[in-house]
Amino acid sequence: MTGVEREATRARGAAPGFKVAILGAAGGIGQPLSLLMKMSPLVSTLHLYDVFNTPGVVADLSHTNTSAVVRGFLGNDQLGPALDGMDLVIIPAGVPRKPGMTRDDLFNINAGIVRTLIEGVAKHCPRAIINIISNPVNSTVPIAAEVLKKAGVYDPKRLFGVTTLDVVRANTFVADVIGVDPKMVDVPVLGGHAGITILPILSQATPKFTFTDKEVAYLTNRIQNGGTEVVEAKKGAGSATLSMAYAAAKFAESCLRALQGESGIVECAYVDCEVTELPFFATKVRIGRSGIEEIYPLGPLNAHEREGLEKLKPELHESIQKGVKFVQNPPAPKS
Ligand SMILES: NC(=O)c1ccc[n+]([C@@H]2O[C@H](COP(=O)([O-])OP(=O)(O)OC[C@H]3O[C@@H](n4cnc5c(N)ncnc54)[C@H](O)[C@@H]3O)[C@@H](O)[C@H]2O)c1
Ligand SMILES: O=C(O)C[C@H](O)C(=O)O
Repeated sequence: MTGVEREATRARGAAPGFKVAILGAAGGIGQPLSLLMKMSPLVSTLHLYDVFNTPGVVADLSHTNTSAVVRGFLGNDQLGPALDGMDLVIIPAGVPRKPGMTRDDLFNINAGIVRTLIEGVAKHCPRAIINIISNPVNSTVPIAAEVLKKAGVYDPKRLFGVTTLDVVRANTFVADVIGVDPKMVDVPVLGGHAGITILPILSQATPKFTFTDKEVAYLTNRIQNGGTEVVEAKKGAGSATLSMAYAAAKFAESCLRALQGESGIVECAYVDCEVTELPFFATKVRIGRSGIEEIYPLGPLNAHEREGLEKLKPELHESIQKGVKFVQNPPAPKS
């Protein structure tokens, strides 16, 4: 049997599992995320797409003796084959922040990248579950929704903005304060994914703990500025990549377990919902075989959290509108 035949046999069904594409797979998040997905027993086929260096990443990753078959796709001409038949598409493509920048400063470059990639998803795998990582998430998810609507294939149950890193950070920082293993902690983080739109709900944290006002102020500030903490520590060399790959793999794994039929999978994610008057909001969702099966209300908030909620709404509204307008009234091309 030739190598190609052997690969075809494995891809055909020797390893049962899902087909997953990572768009932006050669980047700082994309590479460790590709490794983590290659290690997942739930993945049978892993497609790595980027505009740069995918052959190198695939050559490297394909030597790992896990059962997923990995294939590389380079440049826009190969976007279609990269997406054909995928069950889950994870998108970390786009530029990261440098010190002094906000996530919204990435809009001008990343909005167009996400639009093009989602046009590909609409055409080649419109039923796939989509996990968007590219910033500004508060705007790129509405962009994706508008592109899918334009193509007539929008299913809000299948589109997720990945905010898992906010939950991962919240769990870690809270565990440090209360002195337990971070694995035991679960803190819902609602709202969006930028500065004050990141709303940790410490009053709903498990295990139950009574935080002092000083601890609430410290934790809220650290969780809201966790991304900036990493951007500043990296001094111009990018933003969070390893913790993001960990968070993205955790979220993707939840989506795949749900697709496989496992029940009771609940995650926070930035989704199309009506838990507030805003059209998108990060909240707890239950994921099942067809995507989101239940959207949970925000739950009881204390006075401090209610104040944070009201404060974040204008900024989140503006970011959502900016994304929607980018697709509905695209800026004129520069001559
Ligand atoms: N949601 C979150 O919590 C979260 C966390 C961390 C980073 N991010 C965001 O993720 C994005 C990626 O960050 P990174 O550190 O991996 O950046 P990076 O620059 O290291 O990697 C980005 C990759 O995207 C690729 N790319 C660029 N244009 C593309 C296109 N049109 N099609 C396919 N691939 C393309 C690049 O070639 C590169 O390999 C940034 O926007 C960053 O802000 C989000
Ligand atoms: O902070 C960033 O720019 C990247 C990401 O959104 C993060 O939260 O780490």
